[in-house]
Amino acid sequence: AILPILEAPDPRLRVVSKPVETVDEALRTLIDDMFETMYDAPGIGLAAIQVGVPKRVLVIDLGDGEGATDETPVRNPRVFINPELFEPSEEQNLYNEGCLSVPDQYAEVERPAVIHARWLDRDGAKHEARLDGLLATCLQHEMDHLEGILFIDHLSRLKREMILKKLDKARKTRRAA
Ligand SMILES: O=C(O)C[C@@H](Cc1ccccc1)C(=O)SCC(=O)c1ccccc1
Ligand SMILES: [Zn+2]
Repeated sequence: AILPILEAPDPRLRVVSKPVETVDEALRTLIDDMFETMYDAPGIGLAAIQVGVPKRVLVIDLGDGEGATDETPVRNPRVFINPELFEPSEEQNLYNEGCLSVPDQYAEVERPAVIHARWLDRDGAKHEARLDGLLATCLQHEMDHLEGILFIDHLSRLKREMILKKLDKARKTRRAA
């Protein structure tokens, strides 16, 4: 099912999500709904808290599947349950990030270029890898969501307040329509 995505400044986006206890059918249904919601948005990542579920699970699909090109992205769905990040590189990457909970607003965010990640997949199997590129950027953006952090929190107060004001204006015009 396509689920409603919470939008800033909704306080529910600010809670810290709790670890998943058991990887069961109910969780796999939530994961499938998260993918359907993300593809519909469209987006390249989604954390459960963004659809109102404070569980430490997130999905990513960079469209970089086997043989993908920019013209024809190929689905490459990735599931991260109870993800942990460590050993971030000194080297940083700058990326013009967006967020499905901060619609139509983009800003440059600096994050470590390479990170070490440990997580469970949709079958509960353990994985560990060093990740880089857009996957590292996206995973760190989603991990922030699990801590109740939005990408605008990494910006200057001025930029953050400008973006929140634009969101408020867009919401008012949407409601008026
Ligand atoms: O809010 C989210 O977590 C989704 C967000 C993920 C993300 C984007 C860019 C950098 C880091 C994390 C998005 O997917 S915003 C939409 C977006 O970037 C996009 C949409 C369609 C095609 C390609 C990208
Ligand atoms: Zn986001």
